[in-house]
Amino acid sequence: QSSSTTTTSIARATTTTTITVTANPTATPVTTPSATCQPAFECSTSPKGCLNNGVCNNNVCKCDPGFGGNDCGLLACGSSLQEPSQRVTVAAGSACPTCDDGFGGFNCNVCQTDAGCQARTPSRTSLLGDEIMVCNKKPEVFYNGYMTCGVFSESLTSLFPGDNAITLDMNVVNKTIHAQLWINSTQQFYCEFGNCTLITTDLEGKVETKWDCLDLQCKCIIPSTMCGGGPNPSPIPFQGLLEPLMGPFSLTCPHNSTNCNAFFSGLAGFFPTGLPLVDCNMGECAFPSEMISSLTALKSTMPTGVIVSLAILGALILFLIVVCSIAKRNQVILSRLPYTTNTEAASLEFRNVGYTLNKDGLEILKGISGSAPAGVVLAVMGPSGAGKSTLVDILAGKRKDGKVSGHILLNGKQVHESEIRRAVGFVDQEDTLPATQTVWEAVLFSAMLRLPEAMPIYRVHERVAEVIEMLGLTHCKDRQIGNVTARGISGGEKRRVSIALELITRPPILILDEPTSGLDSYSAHMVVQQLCKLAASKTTTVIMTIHQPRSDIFYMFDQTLVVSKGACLYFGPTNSAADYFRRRGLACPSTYNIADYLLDIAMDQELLKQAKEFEESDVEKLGASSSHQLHENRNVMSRRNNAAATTQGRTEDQQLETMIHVEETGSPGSTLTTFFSDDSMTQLKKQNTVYPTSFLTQLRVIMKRNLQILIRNRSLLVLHLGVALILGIFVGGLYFDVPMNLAGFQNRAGSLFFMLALLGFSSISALGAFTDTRALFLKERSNGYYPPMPFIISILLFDLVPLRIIPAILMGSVSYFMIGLTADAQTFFKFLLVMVLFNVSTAMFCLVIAAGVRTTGVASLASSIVMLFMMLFGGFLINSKQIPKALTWIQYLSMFKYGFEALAVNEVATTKLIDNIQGVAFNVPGSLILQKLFGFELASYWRNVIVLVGFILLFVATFWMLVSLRLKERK
Ligand SMILES: Nc1ncnc2c1ncn2[C@@H]1O[C@H](COP(=O)(O)OP(=O)(O)OP(=O)(O)O)[C@@H](O)[C@H]1O
Repeated sequence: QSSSTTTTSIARATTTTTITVTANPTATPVTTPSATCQPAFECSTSPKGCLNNGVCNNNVCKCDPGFGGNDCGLLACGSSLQEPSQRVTVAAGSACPTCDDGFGGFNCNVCQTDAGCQARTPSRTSLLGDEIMVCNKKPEVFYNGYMTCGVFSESLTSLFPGDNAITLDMNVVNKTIHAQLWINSTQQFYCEFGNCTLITTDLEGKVETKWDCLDLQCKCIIPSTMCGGGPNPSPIPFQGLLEPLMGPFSLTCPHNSTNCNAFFSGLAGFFPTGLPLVDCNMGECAFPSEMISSLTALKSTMPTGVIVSLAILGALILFLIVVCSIAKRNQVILSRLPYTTNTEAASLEFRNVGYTLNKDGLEILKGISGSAPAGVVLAVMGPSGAGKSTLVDILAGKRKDGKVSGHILLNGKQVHESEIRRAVGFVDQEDTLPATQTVWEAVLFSAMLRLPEAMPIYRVHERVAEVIEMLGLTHCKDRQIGNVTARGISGGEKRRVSIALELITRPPILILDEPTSGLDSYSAHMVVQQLCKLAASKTTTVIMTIHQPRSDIFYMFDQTLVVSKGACLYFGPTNSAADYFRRRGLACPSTYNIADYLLDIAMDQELLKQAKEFEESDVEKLGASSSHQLHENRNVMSRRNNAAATTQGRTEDQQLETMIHVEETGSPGSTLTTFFSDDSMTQLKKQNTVYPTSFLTQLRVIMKRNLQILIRNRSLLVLHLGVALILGIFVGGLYFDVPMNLAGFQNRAGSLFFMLALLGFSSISALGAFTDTRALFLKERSNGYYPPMPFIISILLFDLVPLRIIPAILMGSVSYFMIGLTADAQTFFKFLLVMVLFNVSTAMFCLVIAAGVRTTGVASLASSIVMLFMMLFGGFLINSKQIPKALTWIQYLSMFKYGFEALAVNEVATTKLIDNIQGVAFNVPGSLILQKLFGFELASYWRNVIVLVGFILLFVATFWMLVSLRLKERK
């Protein structure tokens, strides 16, 4: 049939029309009714089927534009926009005589002018409605492009002399290329390349479009010269070579030339560098809205974004290098700073200490005076609510909410609060300890941060062992401390660990609030005994509050201060207390423990009245009279310090003189002896620090603890990683392999937004992580372990890296490929970058809330509500252009908006959306939908990335400010 000069196509049904095709170039198509005696061509039963990739539909071949005849074996001229039934076909071996105006190419498919495209009704509509088609002459195809090229290959021409040409029909919708090879206008074979992707790249100004096709199927036209027919059949059996040929195949067309290159991997032996295609004539009628090059988006956004990001990164690295080198220098200086281990106890005197609450003006302490000379043990006793804790808080220099009055003298000197804090070790009433650390690790942590940097590590370990031994904790030193949820050491052991943490530094003054509460009487006795030994060794003065000591414990104290309703009931030597009250008619019954009796007096209105009445009428005024206290002090001083004073060459009288001197003038008695001499202290001040260890050491020690916590408290890590993996699989499964049609577009955008929502809400867990460490930080900061900075860095690293960054990467990687998002390394890594930045920014936001709001319930409610609002204004649930004017500003505060826009632009901007609505096909770039549907800007990827980085920096700075300025212990 193909070799005949006149061919008659016969319709199968009477209602259809057939085209009479003639080889005569001047012939016009003649449409005849179906009335012929020849049997109809039935493509399903014909061994040839439909040629040139025509599709057999109801036994009739549906041909590609450019082909016709009942088996699609003829050239159909006219134009690609012409109705197939109207196309003029010419016989095989002939070229198209003329094409429609504005079209050209071997089979008239290639548009040449815009007018050509506009001359006929387009076969599809523009989503914008009122657009007219133009002729795209660039090799980047947006819908369906056609190309005719010459084939320039010496090996081919030597075998098959003549004019070699190739026609190509490139379809983005079907991801296919249909190609035909012609020698001297006679078709040799045709191929279908499937599973193709089209990429346009700009490599240093060299723009080129490349088709990469995985599948390839070629068919010979029999008999053609190449496939063993015709007058000069090929000596090489090309049919056997061509038909089994497989992909991949690539077609590369630079934009600045008319030459392309076709590379068949299966023919690499023949054409190692590919088959050169020359004088290519490319054309495609398309709507301008379809012609948004994927390259344009990349080109206009990438360089600026990358440059800005690199500049920020560079500045950050430079800043870090400078900070690290300064920190290293400080570490070296501190590691050389001389220190002494012969610390000495200091005296603490307090005069008329009063405390009034700000809110209701309630007077909690009413001018209490007393003193704890160096090396004594002073017990502060009184009933519950008497004001003992308030008093010792003030003596320890703790920040108080109310108004504090009176004077505190350290070694006889009125000094700054910070100096008092330096001299005092404070053990709080409540044990705030790291639950997952062992006793040894907790004490070592305190030692590493609070002993001088220059102290060799073996000395630090010796000291830790010594203190643990001293407090009877050796048996449990390797056990985790535990908390309410995970049982660890006993309450009494915890109390002793709290004492050990302070004792490790051998402070000149150690103040303990209820050190024996929760201890059995034996342990209590042991602890007080150790504290008395410490005081006797003249290294530490001990002040402690105690509720109801056993009588043997009571008599271990050198001095006792009994507080009742915020006033001093008794202050003087412990031994004299019983005598003092006996003289006032309040003799302790013989069966009573004197400590219990003192509490009875302090609590019982009658007894209290009697004691006070007597006091007022008595010449030996007690309590309010500090000269009386000092008189009593003389006795205790002489008793406790006799031996020590003598060794120092000072007589008892000289000591008493000193006390009186202090009382009268308030001038210094002796200087404070801590680890550092005055010279070393000056050096420390020069380094702008009050801490004995450097920033780098603090950071290392805190990070080590956080790592231990993370490893031992695996559930949080496992939960985050597990949830990320499961959610990744869930999202991937839900949106599995989304197509590039309308529904696919919705799913693509939906999956991206849903992933952000998952990350955003999972970052609320940062609240809990911070709340857990908050109390510990408050205590450690207040006790001078470290400043806020190393704590902040460490919490950020240990929260952000394992709980935010890794899960985001995990979830993103799993779902990305399951959903079938753009399989391109650059797009994938840009997707991950946004996922990570978004998750870090939302987690940082939650950390800011956690640092700013004390109540966990309020913090989680605030975070959830803000997160919901951010989601609402994230660009998916409401079009950014449709937000009421008064509320538009809210979207700019939404991290969802920046994250979603960046992800959507990255994923959809370079893809094409191909679908049909009620039979009308359309092909729209994703970028257009992003603009029209979501109001997104195409060139916004890097801008959004920078905004997310900005959010992170802002939150880090706010977090730092809140932690530094607000998170201070207040009692
Ligand atoms: N910031 C404050 N706000 C309200 N009341 C306060 C505050 N500080 C102290 N108080 C009140 O002052 C009184 C003394 O409290 P403090 O804790 O010093 O007593 P305490 O003698 O140590 O008691 P306990 O032995 O039970 O610990 C209590 O009635 C307490 O409620």
